[in-house]
Amino acid sequence: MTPAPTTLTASGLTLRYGGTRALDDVSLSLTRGVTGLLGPNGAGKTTLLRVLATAVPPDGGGFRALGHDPRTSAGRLALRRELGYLPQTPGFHPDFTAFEFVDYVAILKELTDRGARHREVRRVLEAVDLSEVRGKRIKRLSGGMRQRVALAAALVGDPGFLVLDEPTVGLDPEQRMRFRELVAEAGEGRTVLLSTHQTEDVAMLCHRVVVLAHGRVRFEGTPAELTARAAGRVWSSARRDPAARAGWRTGTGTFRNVGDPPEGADLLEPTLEDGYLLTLDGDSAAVTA
Ligand SMILES: Nc1ncnc2c1ncn2[C@@H]1O[C@H](COP(=O)(O)OP(=O)(O)OP(=O)(O)O)[C@@H](O)[C@H]1O
Repeated sequence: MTPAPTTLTASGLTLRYGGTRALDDVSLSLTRGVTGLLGPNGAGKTTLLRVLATAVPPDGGGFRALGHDPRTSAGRLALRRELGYLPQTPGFHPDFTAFEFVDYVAILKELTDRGARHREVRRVLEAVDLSEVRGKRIKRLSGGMRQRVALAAALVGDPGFLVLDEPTVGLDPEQRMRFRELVAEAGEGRTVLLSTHQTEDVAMLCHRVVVLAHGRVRFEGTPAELTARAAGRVWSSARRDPAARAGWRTGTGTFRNVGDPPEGADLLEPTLEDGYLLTLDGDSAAVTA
């Protein structure tokens, strides 16, 4: 199989907030499909997404996306025209209806012809399954529906590059499943970068994953490769194993440990979460639920 063409290449991205290095020499590449961005709180995920969405310029380094270099004003404009961005806290006006909000975003995206714009708004609301509630005020919608309104807004104009910042936060399992399906659909033929705290989101819908910690890339590869990092390094024990890098009590009362197993340990099949925890190793507090 020929490798998918690269649609975004970032090199040496650096961004400081005062003394904090939110991004520290970040280099990565993306292809079409959904790439997951995992990392603990404060890892720099939102900062990276804001840089790639051209909301804030980096202090150092640069990137090209869909053939555009946002360091030039022409490149920035061209990229913004092909970009859909779902920020961590979408700035809804709660009194807007779903239709009015998406229409407003469509106006900002330069869809000036009213008829064509309204057709586009109906199309994206249909794509996220919200046609029936398009006349409802956003404040009356559930959290899952609001996230879908935000996704619809990001989809206006059929962007080639979609940046989604923790869109599954606060959704119940059913809403999360539905949202994942929509993101998977959106990832067909598009470059999607999805930041999330849920390793399950990555396992279920991403073809690539990037792990960020302390503003640095700790892993870039496929979910299977991240899982494989934990092969032979996950074991079960009756008590918390002090040798484990991380360990937590499972529903059956036994402990699941990751790290370097002792001789004769009862090894378990690794999951993507195990690989993720081992990749962070020391960058985040051990899980001790
Ligand atoms: N506007 C800001 N001013 C000062 N420091 C900031 C600002 N935004 C982010 N930071 C700091 O930069 C670092 C990276 O933050 P960022 O929000 O990008 O992380 P994150 O991975 O998205 O975290 P979370 O998962 O909690 O949303 C953190 O140390 C954060 O405190």
